[in-house]
Amino acid sequence: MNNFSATYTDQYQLSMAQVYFKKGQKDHNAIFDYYFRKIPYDGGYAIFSGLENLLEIISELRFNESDLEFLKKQGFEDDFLKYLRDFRFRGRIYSASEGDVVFPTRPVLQVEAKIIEAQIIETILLNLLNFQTLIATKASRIRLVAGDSTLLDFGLRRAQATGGYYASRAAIVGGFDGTSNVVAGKNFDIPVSGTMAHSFIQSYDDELEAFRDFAEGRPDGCVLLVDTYNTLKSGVPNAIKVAKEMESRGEKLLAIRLDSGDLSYFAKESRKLLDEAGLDYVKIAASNQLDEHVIKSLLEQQAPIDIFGVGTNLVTGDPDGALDGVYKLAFSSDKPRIKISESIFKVTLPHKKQVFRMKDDHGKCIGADAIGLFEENKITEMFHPFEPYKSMNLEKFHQEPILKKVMENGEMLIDKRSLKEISEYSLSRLSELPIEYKRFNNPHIYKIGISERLRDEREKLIRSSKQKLK
Ligand SMILES: Nc1ncnc2c1ncn2[C@@H]1O[C@H](COP(=O)(O)OP(=O)(O)OP(=O)(O)O)[C@@H](O)[C@H]1O
Ligand SMILES: O=P(O)(O)OC[C@H]1O[C@H](OP(=O)(O)OP(=O)(O)O)[C@H](O)[C@@H]1O
Ligand SMILES: O=C(O)c1cccnc1
Repeated sequence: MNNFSATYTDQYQLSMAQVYFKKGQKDHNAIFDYYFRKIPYDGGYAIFSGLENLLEIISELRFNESDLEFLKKQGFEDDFLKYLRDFRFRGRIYSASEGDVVFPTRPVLQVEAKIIEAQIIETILLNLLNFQTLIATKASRIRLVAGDSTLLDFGLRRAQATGGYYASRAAIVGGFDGTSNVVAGKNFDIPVSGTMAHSFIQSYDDELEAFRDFAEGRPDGCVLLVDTYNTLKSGVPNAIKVAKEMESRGEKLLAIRLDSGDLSYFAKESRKLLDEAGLDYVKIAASNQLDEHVIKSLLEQQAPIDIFGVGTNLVTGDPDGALDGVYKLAFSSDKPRIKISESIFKVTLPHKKQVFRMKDDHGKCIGADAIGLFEENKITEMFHPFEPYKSMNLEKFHQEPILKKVMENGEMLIDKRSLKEISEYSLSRLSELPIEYKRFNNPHIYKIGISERLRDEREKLIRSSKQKLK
């Protein structure tokens, strides 16, 4: 599933690329910034995800013969198609590390390449990073409330088609433990697990028989679904019988699963029945339209649930349809570039840049990132990007550069990490962030500022653009 064709793009990228090609501009240098404007879920942070996946994909991105035939039919010209036959992305990429906590309006990633190459990769870059960052952020919110409980992704069946594949990857980056998605488990090396469906129990005349056969077929990690007929009168008592039979064979029932009704009530009552039967090791799993709010509430009600299976609300990023990440030109043909907008929030930042995270003497993030020109090593004062009279002195802080070179000449420079390693890194970065930025209601707003030099460069370009209009 990682075999993407370079036609995984919007047609306008190729239309622009053909013009660059024909007008002799294809090799002009360009820098594009990837950033988003709004944190999903009205939260205080986002978890950057999809990077290592993206780098692997773009290092192998090619147009094959059938792509070229199709593009010919679409009216693209022969000499341009000849160029596309040998297309490779040979650019450089600077980026935040996958799993880092990231904030709006400042570059998360920067592409520095020939303009034609940078343009052709835009759509796939936005597609993979926007979606995985959205889902990793959702997963991270669920992890924040779930504490040490086991979190399983059950979402493939409800996902936006193949989005479920990448959602399973992003869920792990954000802190989930495993997935029911077999192909994602295989390709991304994610622990795969699962329970059983109602249909299996319905297909038997007798629930107990169904449990027995299932436990025989899958003694390791066996989880019995107890709510098909009557949770407390039938499901749990039958699960207890099978657990005892398993004990006599030297096996252990892993858990029961609740999938309807008042999950707190049923978890408490089931726990009592299991404990009374001497089965305190049998865990309780719950599913049914869970999200961070329901899980938080269940844990506040002290529901003894050990495993949460989360589907729809995780993999669809509910209630936010998309991360609004954009890819904006900052420099090309040796000149800084700017996009003017009616809304000051949408005016872009010119030039190659670096982002610095401000930290105190204990390595704790103080809640501010400053954007400077790439050659600036330390920023003494940062200015509010849209309210020029607001500024903050940064001299006393440690300043960590966030954008690191991750690709050179189209080849990945960083060592590939396992998703578990990325997820651990993400947790460690989150732990540097003060709690005020992690609360769900009205989180503290993380400060983003620009250096004086960057501010002045932007002003200069705005003035000259206005001048041209006169
Ligand atoms: N104790 C609880 N506290 C908070 N939310 C809960 C609790 N128990 C269940 N929920 C959530 O409430 C919602 C209940 O959904 P719904 O009304 O469809 O019930 P249901 O049990 O699924 O009904 P059905 O019989 O149709 O399966 C789900 O999102 C579930 O996760
Ligand atoms: O509610 P979600 O968060 O999306 O979690 C996934 C749901 O998918 C399954 O139900 P489904 O009715 O599809 O199959 P089932 O017959 O196995 O219950 C499972 O039982 C969960 O309820
Ligand atoms: O394994 C499960 O219990 C499962 C898998 C997918 C969706 N719902 C439940």
